[in-house]
Amino acid sequence: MIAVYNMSDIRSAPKFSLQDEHSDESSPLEKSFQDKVQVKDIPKSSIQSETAPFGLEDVENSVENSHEPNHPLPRVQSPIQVKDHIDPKLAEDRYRSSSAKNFEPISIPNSQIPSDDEADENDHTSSQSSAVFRPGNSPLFLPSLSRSGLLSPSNEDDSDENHHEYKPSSPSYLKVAHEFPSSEDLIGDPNDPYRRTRRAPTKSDPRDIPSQFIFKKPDHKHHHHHHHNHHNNSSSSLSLKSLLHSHDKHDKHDKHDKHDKHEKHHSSLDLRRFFKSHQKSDKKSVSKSKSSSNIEDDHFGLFKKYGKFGRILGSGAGGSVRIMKRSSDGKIFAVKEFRSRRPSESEREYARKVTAEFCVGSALHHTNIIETLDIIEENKKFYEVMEYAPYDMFSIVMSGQMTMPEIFCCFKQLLSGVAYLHSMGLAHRDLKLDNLVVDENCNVKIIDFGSAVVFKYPFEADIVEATGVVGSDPYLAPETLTKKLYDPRSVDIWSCAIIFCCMALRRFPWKYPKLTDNSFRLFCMRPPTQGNFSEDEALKEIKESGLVDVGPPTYKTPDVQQRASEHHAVISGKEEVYGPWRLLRLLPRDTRAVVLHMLELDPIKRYDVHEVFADEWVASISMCYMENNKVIRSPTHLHNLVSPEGSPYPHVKR
Ligand SMILES: Nc1ncnc2c1ncn2[C@@H]1O[C@H](COP(=O)(O)OP(=O)(O)OP(=O)(O)O)[C@@H](O)[C@H]1O
Repeated sequence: MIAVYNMSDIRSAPKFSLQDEHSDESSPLEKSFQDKVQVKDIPKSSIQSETAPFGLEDVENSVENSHEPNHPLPRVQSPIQVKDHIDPKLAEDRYRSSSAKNFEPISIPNSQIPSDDEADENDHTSSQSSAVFRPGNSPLFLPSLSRSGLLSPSNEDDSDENHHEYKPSSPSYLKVAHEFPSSEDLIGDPNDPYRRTRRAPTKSDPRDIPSQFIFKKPDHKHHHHHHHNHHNNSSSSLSLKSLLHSHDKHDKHDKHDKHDKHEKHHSSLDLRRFFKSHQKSDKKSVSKSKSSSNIEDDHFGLFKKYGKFGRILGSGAGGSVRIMKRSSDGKIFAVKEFRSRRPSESEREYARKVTAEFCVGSALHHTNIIETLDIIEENKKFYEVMEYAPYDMFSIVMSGQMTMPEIFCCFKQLLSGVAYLHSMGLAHRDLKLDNLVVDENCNVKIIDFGSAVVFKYPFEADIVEATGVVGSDPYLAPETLTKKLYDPRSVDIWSCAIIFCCMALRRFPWKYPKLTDNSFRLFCMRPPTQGNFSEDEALKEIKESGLVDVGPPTYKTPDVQQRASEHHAVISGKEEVYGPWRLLRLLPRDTRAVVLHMLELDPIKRYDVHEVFADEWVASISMCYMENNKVIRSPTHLHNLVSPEGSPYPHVKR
């Protein structure tokens, strides 16, 4: 049975137009903001990737900037040299010999892309839609969004009329493709006898280790002192490579962790389940007076350096994150206290896991990735000090105030972060709204590298596949459930598309990527074409493809009576939409091609990040970005910055 949700709240949403927002007369707030930041006036037709604010220059800038004495963020000694990973010169050379330059305009077969006629056929609401697509505004919409994974058959909010501003202009993806050295571009010599795959496996039995390599374990006192005073080197005893080489093992635990999390949350399947419970956290922080003074006694070094702990920002499987205000200059940081060691874990194993998360974080320097500043070990607990971003994507989306150009900007910023991450040989694997925070300059930042994996080591040609069901149900790519080993990059791309759908629709497309999930099953099935349609056959086909998890046989094939039109069939008297069009019809027309390719069931055929950037619509998105420590604001939109519940940061529009 398909649940039907009342969409009246979407349809009665107040109308906004681009003129309202971008009339010549700026609001006082807008004016004062424009005074502060430089707004580059880019002609709309040429909003292209010439201004694409990522790539090598940006990597260089961010690395360079972070060395500047006046850089707002103190520089940490990173255990990885960024340049080890991205040597611009090398990357450029690699690029020249890579396939990136051979990008051709991507043409989507007509059979896969809904025609305009089809869109119009479903565009019952166009007369009510406005220049800016606003998917629901009433707070009443909140619960229906929280009913995850269910698309209403009546949701025919086709927003074709809504974004004529963003008709893609001439393709300039070549430059985009050029700007990112693919991690595959950084290939080593295929005949290198020392390649990972050719090396003998490392001996794991301690008895096999030659005596000259056996060192005395430092006593705890010494160890503590070491971390206390030289925290920047605190992870030096565990080299990043050795830490990250352990990712297979780490994954298994991850899987375990995440399974725990799944179990824990199974009772409610709404969007909120992936949201950190701030209310609960606030209660904790109310009773902080005693506990926090104890903490202060215990964590003298941390406090001396960074000041006092404030309220809890959120907590999850990995630990809890608190605000910390530096007494010297009032600067605010976010400090993650890692979960305590499990009885089943050895101290070394625990240290390895937390330091791996820190190492990944501290190796990354990009506008769209949270800056990790420090790790401090005190009283056997680890604290990761990060830059603080006061707004969060979940609250922003839930506020219902996002305009389409704003959503597009956030999506492209997310993709820029992911492109950078992938260019560094890392994949996140837990991309979701809850893991995106936003700073005062409207920069979207990816957080939480607790599930990240290295898929490529510098100068190694091979891709290291990942394992384990890691991530959050609605954002999971189907192959994580069907394949033991999968390419973690494809998983990130899938999650980005789900995030985009969540932003645009304010609901999940489905709860879980399994055939037992009604919405997902209908999305997966080949749509009816000319001739008869049999749901049984369509189901059989998708089951045989092995691409999706079939789940227990709880599903009873409904009685399919007749084919109504393309993509539609009448099931038990009710007209139903089959195939990807089910989801795509709800999205703005220009966005459909890339979303379709990002939600390709077969990870081999799914777009990679370069192909995503090569999409005409993605290339045409006008995005806010940083250049030489200055915000370059897109002239096409403002950002509604909404801070999480309980935060003293007010809601602002910039
Ligand atoms: N740098 C930051 N700035 C602002 N808020 C942050 C920051 N880092 C984390 N948070 C908040 O704290 C929450 C928990 O952080 P994080 O996701 O890193 O923890 P976790 O325990 O690993 O969570 P998960 O269960 O998702 O793995 C986030 O959802 C976010 O709301």
